[in-house]
Amino acid sequence: MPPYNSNTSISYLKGVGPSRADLLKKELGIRTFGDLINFFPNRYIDRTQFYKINELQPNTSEIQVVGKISNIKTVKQKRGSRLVATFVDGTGTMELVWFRGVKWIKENLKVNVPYVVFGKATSFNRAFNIAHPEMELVSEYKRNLRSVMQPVYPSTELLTNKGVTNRVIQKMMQSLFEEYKGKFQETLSSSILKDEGFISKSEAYFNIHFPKSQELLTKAEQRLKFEELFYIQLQLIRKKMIHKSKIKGYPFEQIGKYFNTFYNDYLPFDLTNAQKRVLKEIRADVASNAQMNRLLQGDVGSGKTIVALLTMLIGLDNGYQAAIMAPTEILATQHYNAINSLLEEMDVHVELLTGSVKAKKRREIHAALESGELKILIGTHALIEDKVKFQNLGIAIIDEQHRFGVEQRSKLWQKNELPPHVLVMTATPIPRTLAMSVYGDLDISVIDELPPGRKEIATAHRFDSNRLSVFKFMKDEIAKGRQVYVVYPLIQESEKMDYKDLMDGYESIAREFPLPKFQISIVHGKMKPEDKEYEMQRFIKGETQIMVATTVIEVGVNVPNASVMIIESAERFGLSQLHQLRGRVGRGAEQSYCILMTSHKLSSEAKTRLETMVKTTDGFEVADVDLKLRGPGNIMGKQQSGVLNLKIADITKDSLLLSKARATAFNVLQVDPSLELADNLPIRKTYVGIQKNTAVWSNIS
Ligand SMILES: Nc1ncnc2c1ncn2[C@@H]1O[C@H](COP(=O)(O)OP(=O)(O)OP(=O)(O)O)[C@@H](O)[C@H]1O
Repeated sequence: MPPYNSNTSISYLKGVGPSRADLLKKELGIRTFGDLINFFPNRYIDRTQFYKINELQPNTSEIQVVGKISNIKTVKQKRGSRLVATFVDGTGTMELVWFRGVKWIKENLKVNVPYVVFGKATSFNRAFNIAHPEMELVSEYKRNLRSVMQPVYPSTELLTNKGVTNRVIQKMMQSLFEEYKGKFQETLSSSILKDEGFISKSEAYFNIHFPKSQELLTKAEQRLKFEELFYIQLQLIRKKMIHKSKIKGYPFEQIGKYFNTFYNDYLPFDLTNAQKRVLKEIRADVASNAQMNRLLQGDVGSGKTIVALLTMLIGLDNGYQAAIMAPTEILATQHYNAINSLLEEMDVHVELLTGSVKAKKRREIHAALESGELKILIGTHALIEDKVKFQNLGIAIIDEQHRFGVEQRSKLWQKNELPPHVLVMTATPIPRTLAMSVYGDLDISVIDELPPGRKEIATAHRFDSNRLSVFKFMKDEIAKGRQVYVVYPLIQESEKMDYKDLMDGYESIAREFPLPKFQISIVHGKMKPEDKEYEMQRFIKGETQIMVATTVIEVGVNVPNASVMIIESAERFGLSQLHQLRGRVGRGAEQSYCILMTSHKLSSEAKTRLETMVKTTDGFEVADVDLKLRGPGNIMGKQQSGVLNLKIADITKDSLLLSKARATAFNVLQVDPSLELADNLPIRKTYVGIQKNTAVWSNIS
């Protein structure tokens, strides 16, 4: 074999011919030695114990038996056939069964030769069988490198019929280790290894694939997880540093009349300490010569809007325009209304640009924007259309749940000499670990305090059968002058059914809350934007007491007098959605309520979601549970898979290691920001090598 190099094609490995190499590439993404060695087991099983067939109990699960095949037959089925082998060990008989790859397996099985058989035993009529067992000749079993804990590699079960069994992967690892043991390049500096007490790379690789003991396995895992997280953090922090030193931004040097007039004369309340702190962080950013790239996190209702407005006013004070881009038309409209009313007494031209703005108005907006007379533009994706050209966009606020692509964002400032400062606001808190991974290249500000006087929203779970008492509760609240939301799920695939649910619900509410005493608004996705807006406005103005809606109202709607949120079919919503919806109430000084309505049929995950909602109103706590339930990939969407597609670390479980990795990466970059100048540092070679070689690195660059 050639000398070890992580880029060497896997086809050079003993026992891997071109067709298997092809299969490994296609099915498991393994192309090179480096890919193979970094293909980690997802669990380990105890292979020290052997069973006799007559000892098997109906509840024994994974078992290992030594015996011989006495007979093999193919049994025809409705579709295809299955292979059944009779397996005997002197104490009894059991069956080994294959449903896939029958032909290949039949050709390769030997009768009357001792085998070690391993797999999940199931019992049927007191007879035991194993479907798709792992088979190994006893002679081979003895020869093979074996560890107490046998690794199980991901996805191999599905590839059995193609000849890539768990055992095959183990054998490939074995070849690699027999040939190259101890020759794997160290990729962490000796100082990190020493400071953290990590084992060497070679030792870690060996013990992850062939653990000598549980203790060494844990050490191997810690080291490899750390390394994976460390290089991602190194990359993210480095990106941030380069950004800061290279990407120039417009320096907002002064605070002038726009900011001061608003702050001193029209700010409707005192800022919370958290809002003040965040504003300071933003001011420091925009006053520097670098472009701001900041993420603003805050729980629902924590008052992000006012921070966004004050930031924009600093931009205006320095002679620039500002923009807010929101994910939905309703939200954009609401930002527009909120900002317009806050700026009512001031002479600032603000416009709203969404898909439904008429052509004539649109032309006017384009012209005012290019002349610079229009100062603040608020809108949806319509803002990034080519026709929209700012005279000098200085600050862009992006209100979103999921990150827009960089390309999309940069469309906003095509005409600018320099990129504007960017403040990304997230409507849902993101767990710290996730934020560190996904937004690790941004600066992060957190508003971790709610405005004073807010009462905790009382949350309850009720079954549909209790609807009458819920109606009674709604009536009592409405009698006190409050308003109520009733929200129905909307899932694209079953839109028709959801629509029917919404309409049925609306009718039963209309019957229970008749005109003229009660007025009801209804908002859903099938309505024209102007009708939606009309209905929203009626509710906002207090002309209607009940708002029946689909999740279009999910993000950002702000009606402080609404104090009751009823969520229908709550089991169908995700946690962050439930939390967002609940955040639509509790925005005034009144005691607010959220009632989660469900049927009796609940999955255990749905129960956990409901219990979490009832137990806490803290968005960060909710986000943590959500992350555990759904996993990071589902929360952040596909765009982020590069950073989240981890081979061994798990950001939901390894948060301590992640913090450690981030701190270490930060320290390294403080000493050696370019990672290249430091010829005298032992780590330099490693970094340079890593940048070129590892999968982790290429995944995220
Ligand atoms: N410091 C403050 N004191 C009192 N009220 C405040 C303060 N800051 C904001 N508010 C009010 O709190 C409510 C929520 O603020 P805002 O709409 O900005 O929240 P948000 O963080 O954008 O939340 P969401 O993501 O849910 O929209 C608004 O009615 C706003 O006027």
